[in-house]
Amino acid sequence: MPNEQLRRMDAFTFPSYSIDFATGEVLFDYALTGPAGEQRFTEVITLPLPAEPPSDETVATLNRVLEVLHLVAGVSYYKAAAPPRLVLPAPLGAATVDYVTAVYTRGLAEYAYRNQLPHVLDLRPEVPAGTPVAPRVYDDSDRRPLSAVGGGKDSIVSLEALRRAELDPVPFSVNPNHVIVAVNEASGLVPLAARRRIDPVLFDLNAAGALNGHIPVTAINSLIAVATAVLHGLGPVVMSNERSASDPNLVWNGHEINHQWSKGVEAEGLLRASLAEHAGLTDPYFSLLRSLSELHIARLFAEFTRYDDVVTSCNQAFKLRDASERWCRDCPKCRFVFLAMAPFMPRERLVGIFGGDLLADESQIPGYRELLGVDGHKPFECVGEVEESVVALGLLAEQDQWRDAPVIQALVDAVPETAWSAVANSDVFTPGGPNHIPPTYAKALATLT
Ligand SMILES: CC(=O)N[C@H]1[C@@H](OP(=O)(O)OP(=O)(O)OC[C@H]2O[C@@H](n3ccc(=O)[nH]c3=O)[C@H](O)[C@@H]2O)O[C@H](CO)[C@@H](O)[C@@H]1O[C@H](C)C(=O)N[C@@H](C)C(=O)N[C@@H](CCC(=O)O)C(=O)O
Ligand SMILES: Nc1ncnc2c1ncn2[C@@H]1O[C@H](COP(=O)(O)OP(=O)(O)OP(=O)(O)O)[C@@H](O)[C@H]1O
Repeated sequence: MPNEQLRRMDAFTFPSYSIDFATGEVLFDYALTGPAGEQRFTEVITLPLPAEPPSDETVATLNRVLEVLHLVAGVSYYKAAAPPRLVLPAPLGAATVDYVTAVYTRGLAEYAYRNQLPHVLDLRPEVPAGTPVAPRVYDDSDRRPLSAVGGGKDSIVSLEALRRAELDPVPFSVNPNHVIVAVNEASGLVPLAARRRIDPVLFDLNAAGALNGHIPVTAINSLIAVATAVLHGLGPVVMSNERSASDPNLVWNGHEINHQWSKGVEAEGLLRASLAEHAGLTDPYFSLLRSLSELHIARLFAEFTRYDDVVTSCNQAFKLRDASERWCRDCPKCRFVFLAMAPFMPRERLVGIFGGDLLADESQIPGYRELLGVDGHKPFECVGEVEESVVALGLLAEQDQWRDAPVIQALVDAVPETAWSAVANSDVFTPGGPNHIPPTYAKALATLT
């Protein structure tokens, strides 16, 4: 479909979805519609099947979760045209309308900002009149947790906290690549995996110049995880989203633009409310690391050496095409994680994990100046707050192993006096902020911190 036609689409709809219990395959259909015709898409998600066929009650709850996932996974296709109307397929309760609205507005905020599409931030879904049938209440909160694994340091810390507390976690990933497979192998735990296939038509449209940009991928992965937990009779989905994920990168037209919105505490609360209302699930989903800073998590990660040969936080390793093998060593996330881990481990170990020494490489200085708030705004990446970077730099400047590194010397001189005094009494190692961690799990975290 030519791009010009795509730009004239005026509505995004959700024609149907289906699940095949023989294969675990879920088909989600979407349509962009307008005066010049229709562009259809089908996303395929394959859930891992349990040994025993699910009961009718489980199927009913699973369908409720899939209804929400159908709506949320539509963001990838909506963004190809950003039409003014988002037309939902069935009546929904208020909490679920709130969640879906937030996913398409705050979740697409970076995309809206970069493409200069302010209407996306004010999008309001059209919801058919009526009241949805109340779901059966389904409480699995005392069962084994499903722990989402992304291959980086954060989910490793959660997995180890749950293991130490003898909560017997099941690692879970969507489309595990070789990094995630290797992390799971290093853990020695038996994982579950789901597959997700984006409609290849979207890639053709992108190649032809359709609107494109960042989407709230954690919202999609989270709901796939909840669906898997329900299907397997498991307990809560445990995420590893940190405190700083809730902080915006910048404010545009009065709206907060947060690259990590669907990792933030607002998204977590909205998703929990929607799952309670629409699927009857109590305590189905929370982030174990919500109260911790990235720097604190890096310090906890340093206690575990069994993942050194495999841990990879760099997003380049998770691209669908042309992915890097492990750390690319030249992006904001690599720079930040190197800086955050450096104070807490021997230099040789850190260089071994990354395959290079970023603080010995002067070409990294401009990128580090951004992280330290000396230039520009917080990069559109999963990186910690400026305060965390300044605290890490301060710790490194006091260590013999790092003090003379060329990047450290340049950065210590670049950070203004006001920034040093602002972090003098930093709370980066004090857990805080809102969270949804149930008491049993709070104890699990306490075993580490
Ligand atoms: C790996 C990565 O960072 N990808 C972002 C990148 O996409 P790129 O084209 O370089 O590579 P692919 O990921 O292979 O994507 C190919 C196209 O497919 C579209 N797409 C992908 C996944 C999806 O669920 N829906 C899609 O429509 C994508 O738009 C590409 O056209 O740049 C894109 C544009 O900015 C980003 O959207 C890609 O981000 C991925 C969705 C992704 O998985 N990113 C995570 C690593 C990520 O950014 N995580 C955030 C958490 C954000 C959140 O709120 O969930 C983080 O770590 O902070
Ligand atoms: N492919 C995936 N399947 C399931 N969950 C994922 C996947 N990728 C990331 N996640 C989860 O989404 C959340 C955000 O991912 P993120 O990449 O920030 O975390 P991470 O890989 O654990 O650590 P790091 O921040 O060091 O990369 C985490 O809870 C992570 O476990």
